[in-house]
Amino acid sequence: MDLLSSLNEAQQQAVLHFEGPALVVAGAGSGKTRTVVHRIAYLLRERRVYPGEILAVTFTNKAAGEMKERLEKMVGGLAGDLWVSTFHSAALRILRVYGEWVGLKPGFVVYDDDDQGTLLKEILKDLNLEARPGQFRAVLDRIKNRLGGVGEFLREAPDFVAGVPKEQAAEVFHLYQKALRGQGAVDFNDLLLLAIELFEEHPEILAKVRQRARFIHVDEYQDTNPVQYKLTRLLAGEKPNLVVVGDPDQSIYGFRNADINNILSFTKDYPGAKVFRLEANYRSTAAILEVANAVIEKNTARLEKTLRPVKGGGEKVRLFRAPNAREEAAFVAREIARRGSFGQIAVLYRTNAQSRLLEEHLRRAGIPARLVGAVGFYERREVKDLLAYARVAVNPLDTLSLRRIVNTPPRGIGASTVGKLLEYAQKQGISALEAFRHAQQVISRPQQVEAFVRLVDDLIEAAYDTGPREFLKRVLEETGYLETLRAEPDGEERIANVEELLRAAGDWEEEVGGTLADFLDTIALTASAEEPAKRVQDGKLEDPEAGGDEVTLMTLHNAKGLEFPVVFLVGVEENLLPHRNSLSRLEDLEEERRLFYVGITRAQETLYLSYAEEREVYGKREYTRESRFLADVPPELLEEVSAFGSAGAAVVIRPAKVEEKKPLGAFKGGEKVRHPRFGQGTVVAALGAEVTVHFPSVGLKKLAVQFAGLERID
Ligand SMILES: Nc1ncnc2c1ncn2[C@@H]1O[C@H](COP(=O)(O)OP(=O)(O)OP(=O)(O)O)[C@@H](O)[C@H]1O
Ligand SMILES: [Mg+2]
Repeated sequence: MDLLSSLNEAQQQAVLHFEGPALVVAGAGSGKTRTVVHRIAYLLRERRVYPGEILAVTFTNKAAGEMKERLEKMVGGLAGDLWVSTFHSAALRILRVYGEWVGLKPGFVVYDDDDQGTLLKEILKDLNLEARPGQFRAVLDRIKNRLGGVGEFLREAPDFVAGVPKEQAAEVFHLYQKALRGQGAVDFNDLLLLAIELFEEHPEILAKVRQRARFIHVDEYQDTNPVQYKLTRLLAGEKPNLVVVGDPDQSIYGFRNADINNILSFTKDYPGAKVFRLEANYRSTAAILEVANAVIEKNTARLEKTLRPVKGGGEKVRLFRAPNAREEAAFVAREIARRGSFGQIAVLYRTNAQSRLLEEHLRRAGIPARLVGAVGFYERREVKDLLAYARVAVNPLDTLSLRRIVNTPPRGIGASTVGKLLEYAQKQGISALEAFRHAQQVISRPQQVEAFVRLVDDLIEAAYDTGPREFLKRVLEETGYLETLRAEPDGEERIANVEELLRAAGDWEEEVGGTLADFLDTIALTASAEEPAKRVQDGKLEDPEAGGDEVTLMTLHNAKGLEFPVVFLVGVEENLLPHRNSLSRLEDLEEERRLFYVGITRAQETLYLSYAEEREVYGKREYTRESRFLADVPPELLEEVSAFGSAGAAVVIRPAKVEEKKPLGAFKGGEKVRHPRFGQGTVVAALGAEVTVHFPSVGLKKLAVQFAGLERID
């Protein structure tokens, strides 16, 4: 294939760009990712760049896999040595080689979200703070998604963060880090922070890694956070051959501290950077694109861009108003059944909780579907239990995992015994496993514990020379875990999951290969970044090869970068999209609008929007109304469909405009106002669509006048 002829003029320019920094900034579906792929192929084939000098960073492991696959098709064997990965995978790979330089033990494990939560809860329990794990979690995230660590946090943060006094937060942070390292573990954020530390303290190592990354590409650059920004900068070095691509209108990870300014100020950060703009959208029909453009135009904080459709015409975007969430799900299932070609269809939603009803209705209608996300496969109890055995075998310091398996399956080692042993470990300053070895000195009947230690020792030895599949089988044989599961009410499904894990391990050995420790790394990265898909029909892990004719269910966040011929975007209603937590701040609302834009622009041919007027939220029935974002869409672009789909009479009805509060006129400093949640306050500053109000209840808040629901008090 000629690498250039299948690209438009602007894309070609970007591909031909050779050395120095460059930015490709363009709207959805304009071929940014395609441009990156072609550029890499061009570097290899035409510029004779060595594949071992090219790094491409993508947002998810799935995207990395796809990119690599496409490149293999284009350049064959040359793709072998390419480094295509996410930021986290790249950092882990670096730390596996050089981790000791920043104090990591060779067999360190990566804790996923769930482990992180468990560890944190234990620490909070010791401090009698267990009532608020969520808040502390938020603070930890906040400290760890920034550079400058806890020092900067203490200097810069307000006195209370997420309702927690900052000194207390800092203390918990320290204890958490200590426990983590004590167990030979790192968490997800640590991967990036430690890679940065490594590079800053050991320039000679950075120099080595740079040779492996002479040409760097970053896709979805709009969603990089300061930590990723810094890592990119360090890797790019003094003479950056760095190409980043992105779309500020698709920045949807602000809640994880992604900073849109990274892309907006690229040309300032990298002087002399070339800028390429792509203006043709190849993905969606004109009808879909027009809706997308109408929506995103309403954001105030944005860079104007042109995006015109290559595909003319198309069917109107359909809108279904459901009386309740069940009807909505039933409608989706009916429409999908009518259409067929399930593999071409995606159902997208704002929150994971929405998937359950959809799954149920699809299952009833006999439609095969796979769910990406939700409680991921690797987070299931039985899967975690088995993996905990592997983790202890690879890293005997991992107390969290050790505690998980000590009495799973039950072997007569009670919580109080474990408690005594752990206390002993702490007093003696030894690891938990070491303490278990001294059981005789600590507890009166040590037989069970001793037998357990023998089992663990066997497994530690096995871990050296057994592949993951063999290892897991051995755990099952030696522990009798399957029999325990069989006795449980949902045992069958759990056993199926265990079997699926063995299958996954076998597949991994065939496709990737490596040690048990490598297998655990792969899982840790998949489990936290983007959970694997599970089949809705049988609750099994997706087999990527077989992923043929199934509907895909996923959150809007997970859908980034993807495309599908037919998209159902459900729950387009107030409190979901925009999400209830995003209503009071303009920035948050605009991020929600971008999320809606991302959803719309996933569709190639057909797009359905729907919402429900009634829905159960946390077990309570709630009434709601269509999303304010629907009012941004000119009515002639929508076609309302009846409960029985587009086969019924199609009438074009203007979506009722969101009832807005009477125009308030501009606020003035000093005015007294009332907010539905924060109560009374005083306007401190008013700038256009935004006001800053001081509330005695919560302090200063910046609010969007239009949406905050402020009332003047005379
Ligand atoms: N010049 C082109 N000719 C034909 N098809 C193209 C061209 N450029 C892009 N496409 C196709 O358009 C679709 C969108 O491309 P791509 O996914 O690269 O866009 P993107 O800008 O990365 O989108 P997003 O912002 O959603 O990540 C793909 O199917 C791609 O193959
Ligand atoms: Mg893309």
